[in-house]
Amino acid sequence: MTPDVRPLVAGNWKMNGTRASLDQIKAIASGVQGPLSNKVEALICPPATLLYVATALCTDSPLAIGAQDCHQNPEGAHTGDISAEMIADCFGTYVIVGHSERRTDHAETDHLVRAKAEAAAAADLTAIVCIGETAAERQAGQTLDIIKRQLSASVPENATPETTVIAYEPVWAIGTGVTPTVEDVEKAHAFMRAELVARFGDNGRKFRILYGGSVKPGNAWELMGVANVDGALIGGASLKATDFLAIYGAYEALLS
Ligand SMILES: O=C(CO)COP(=O)(O)O
Repeated sequence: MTPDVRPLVAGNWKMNGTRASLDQIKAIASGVQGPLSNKVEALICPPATLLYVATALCTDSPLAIGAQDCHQNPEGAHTGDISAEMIADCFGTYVIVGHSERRTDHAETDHLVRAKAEAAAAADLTAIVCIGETAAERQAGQTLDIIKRQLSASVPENATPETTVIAYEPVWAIGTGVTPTVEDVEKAHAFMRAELVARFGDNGRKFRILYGGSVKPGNAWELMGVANVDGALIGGASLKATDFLAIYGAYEALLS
């Protein structure tokens, strides 16, 4: 974690979840399984079909709701896409951009990801900009080069710690149950922090840098305690309120 930075524990439901899954959001928002504290921010990004109902369930809760992608334009002839304005109109406050699954499935480039992050800021959303190397890039010893390139090209020039969160998700750790060592996470996050400070000055110290990739209740403790890890972006383990809250609780306990 980073001094004076409020951590963010975020769930990315990906293409999972029907109306029945709203019970999980209700359980987190209601606090019956453990209240959310203001020390650590909690966020769930359900599929777009559930966005509006999800925010309606959270009106009296600190649980934030966000989307998983947005188009770079505010409106227009883009069948199947949703804009950052539409997410804000549904009372969403965050949007994930540049997830590796979108970079792969939809051939999203750093340039496009940056445009999406800019669109998010224009709609008063916070963009969670995802970066991370593939297994092949890691094996070729290119991890820090890839991080440097994606960070520099995907994060907007006028990004601030309020408009932008960084999520480091090594592609080979997503959905595999395999995570980098604590030393590797520490090295990658220290590198990103230094890059952010070099580019944004003192503000660079305040950006939240999340770790994502096979975060589970069982490994949250060791991952969340690493320097410059300011929260988590959780896939599979965010689908169940109990798992999500166990990870959230690990972070909260570290701050107590
Ligand atoms: O891609 C992820 C979150 O965006 C991570 O997914 P898993 O937690 O399922 O590995």
